[in-house]
Amino acid sequence: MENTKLSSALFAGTHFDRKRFAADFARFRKGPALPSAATPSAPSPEKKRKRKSGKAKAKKNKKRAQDAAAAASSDFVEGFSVFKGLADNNAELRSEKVDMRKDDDSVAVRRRKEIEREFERAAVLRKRFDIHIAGQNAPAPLESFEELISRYGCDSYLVGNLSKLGFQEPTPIQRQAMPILLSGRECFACAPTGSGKTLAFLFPLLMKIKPGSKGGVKAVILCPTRELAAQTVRECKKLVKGRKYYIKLMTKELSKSGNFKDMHCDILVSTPLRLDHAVKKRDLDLSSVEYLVLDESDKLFELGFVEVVDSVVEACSNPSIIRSLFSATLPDSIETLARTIMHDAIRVIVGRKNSASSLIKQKLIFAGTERGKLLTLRQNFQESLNPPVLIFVQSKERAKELYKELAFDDIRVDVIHADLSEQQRQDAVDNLRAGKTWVLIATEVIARGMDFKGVASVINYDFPESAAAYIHRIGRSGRAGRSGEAITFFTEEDKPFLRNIANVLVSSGCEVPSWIMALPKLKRKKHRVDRDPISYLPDEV
Ligand SMILES: Nc1ncnc2c1ncn2[C@@H]1O[C@H](COP(=O)(O)OP(=O)(O)OP(=O)(O)O)[C@@H](O)[C@H]1O
Repeated sequence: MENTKLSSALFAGTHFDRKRFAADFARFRKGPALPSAATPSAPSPEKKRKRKSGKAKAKKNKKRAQDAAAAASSDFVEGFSVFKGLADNNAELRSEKVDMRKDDDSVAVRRRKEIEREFERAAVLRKRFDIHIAGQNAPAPLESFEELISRYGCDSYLVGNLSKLGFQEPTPIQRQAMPILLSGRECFACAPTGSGKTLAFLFPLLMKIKPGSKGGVKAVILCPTRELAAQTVRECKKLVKGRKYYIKLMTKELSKSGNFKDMHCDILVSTPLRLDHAVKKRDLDLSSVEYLVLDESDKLFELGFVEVVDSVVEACSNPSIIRSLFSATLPDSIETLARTIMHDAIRVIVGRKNSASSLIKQKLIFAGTERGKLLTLRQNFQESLNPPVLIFVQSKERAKELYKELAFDDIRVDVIHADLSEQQRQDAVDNLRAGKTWVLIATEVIARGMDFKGVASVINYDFPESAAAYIHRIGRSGRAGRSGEAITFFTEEDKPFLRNIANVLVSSGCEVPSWIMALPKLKRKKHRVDRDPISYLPDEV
């Protein structure tokens, strides 16, 4: 250092005769020796031949260029710029450098072309799968699940489990969201209902987390309902069959009396309230969490949830945490809010933002009044009842009323709402899945995320309170590539909000009568109507 400063002061602005001062020059030289400037040696024909041979040549010369650059610091290091003139004294050295630069250039050009090709390949894949991204340097989408092994070093047993589960090809959201998370980037992901978002966020976690590692919870997945949390745990366990991951569901008991100090847990799935309770009252430490997923994120950012979610986000205090948000609907306002907690996140949208799955045939039916709705439903079931069917109503009271009515009709019907115990709710879900129940009457508790394979039909008995609620409700059918049907009853009271829902139908290619499209747009996002009772049957029926 001292030498450098000293020499730069000494030689500044001086013409340096490299031959004459060869001995002094050697004293200041730091890197490995170059062929001596005083006695330059011409490159041998053998060396020249080697330099011409393809890739090896480029590599070798690149290395030589680097070595030479280091060695001939006299030419490039500040303070020794005076040596630049010396190159003129050494034509061979100069031509060698030109050669190297050419090679360097061709390496750079090749690299640039490679990058351009990768870029094009990514763009073609995104176009083909209707993937839209926003954000810097998004990694290319996957062409196949095998790329998880070749590009990201995934254990082949995990990919093997995918094929055992019958997953041959990644869905569009999986193609793009998985590489984003695997590259350590945060993401907002918005893709239609039933399009495989669960696997898109679970798989990268499973790849990144060492199973059974000590040192606290490694990943937290927040879901808005217990049913969805339980379903996510089940899906996760299926994916890791054959390996000992600790995957835990935050049950009521665990939240209230868990011994979190001694708990082995790689992945914890919970609703926000239970997790927050465990953090605040049972000292659950979330500071080692590396991945935080907010599933059905727009719901989690709604009033009533957002403060608790905020508190959980704060408890996950690891500075290098990777957060991701997944939903079929992502309103701009929620995205803006969520961005405040994300770092350089990439946004991925599959298809059109906030739209329904195109696999669902949607219909709007005018039923006039509450009595008219019950008549239409009965008529519908008399004509054809193609189970399993889900019927959504707006409150638990109405769910109970409709249950009483349909139980009369010799239909295998069940009901699910927030007044039931955890076990009763789980049984209702399991019975529909097992085919024991044909018709399940539900409130919003199962409107989001629940995966019922083969739900043939969703009936919105009560008009949904928002376009997002509509998209999630009808998304219980038409999942994983299957077709489905959605029927929505409306009455006079629902007419002002009809246009908002009709827009969703139109954007997914369904027909809507022109008079509905001529209705004025409603600015209000929510629609809640006080309705006449469904049933006048006494309680004991
Ligand atoms: N690559 C795949 N190939 C075939 N089926 C898949 C694939 N990935 C997921 N699935 C199946 O698709 C169904 C829907 O997946 P998932 O529940 O993750 O949808 P989602 O996008 O989260 O829907 P929602 O918005 O309603 O929560 C599941 O039954 C799942 O097993």
